[in-house]
Amino acid sequence: MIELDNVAYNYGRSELFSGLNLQLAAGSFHFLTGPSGAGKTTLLKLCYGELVATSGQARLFGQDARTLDRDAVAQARRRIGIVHQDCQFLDHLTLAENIALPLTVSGRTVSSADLTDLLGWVGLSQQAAQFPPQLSGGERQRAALARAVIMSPEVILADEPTGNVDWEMSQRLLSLLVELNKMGKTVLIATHDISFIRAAKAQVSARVLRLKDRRLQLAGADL
Ligand SMILES: Nc1ncnc2c1ncn2[C@@H]1O[C@H](COP(=O)(O)OP(=O)(O)OP(=O)(O)O)[C@@H](O)[C@H]1O
Repeated sequence: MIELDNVAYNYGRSELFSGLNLQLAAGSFHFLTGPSGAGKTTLLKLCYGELVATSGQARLFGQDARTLDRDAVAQARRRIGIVHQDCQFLDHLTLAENIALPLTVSGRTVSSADLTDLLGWVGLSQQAAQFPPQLSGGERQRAALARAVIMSPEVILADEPTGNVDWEMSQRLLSLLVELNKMGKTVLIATHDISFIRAAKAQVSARVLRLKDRRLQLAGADL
């Protein structure tokens, strides 16, 4: 699905990481962990074509990201659901409108039955008509997940999806992500939360990668 081959990335003249290899095979479940500032968000951006590697090759669905024009990147992105670290909602739209937005901007309509199902799946049926500032952190995170999956993507990339939520809510989000993986979706979650990773490993076969000292490594048995 998504492959990084000997990839390096620099912001300006400073090298963030190099020699990085990653294969997100269909149906796989990965965690990406590592210290703050190690480059987890940057790595996710390489995976969805928001950034292009300084050197090495990133392949999105078999295509070299360097060769993709804007339309081709947009097409690849339709196959990837992204849960952004800061959720990125439009505050003047209702929750239901925000969740439907990826479809509406691509000129498609969502049936109210599908939207109702999706809101029910993330436990937000009662909040459909509310505006993002009226929602709790956990509600926003679940809404971000619903928005990420509305296009039925093959790959879900989630950046700190449990950033602002308590343990119970993080477990609820985890079970949604595990459910998506059981439906065949490829999942990559960037997180600092080691207890979240440990809880997930009891439920799903996941590889844990650690980005540290500019390199990506398989995490130890403690994870
Ligand atoms: N657009 C940018 N221009 C310059 N430097 C940037 C830019 N975006 C990120 N950085 C720097 O690159 C480094 C890695 O950032 P990134 O957000 O990828 O790390 P992270 O591991 O996701 O961090 P966190 O866990 O705190 O979210 C940081 O030092 C950050 O300041």
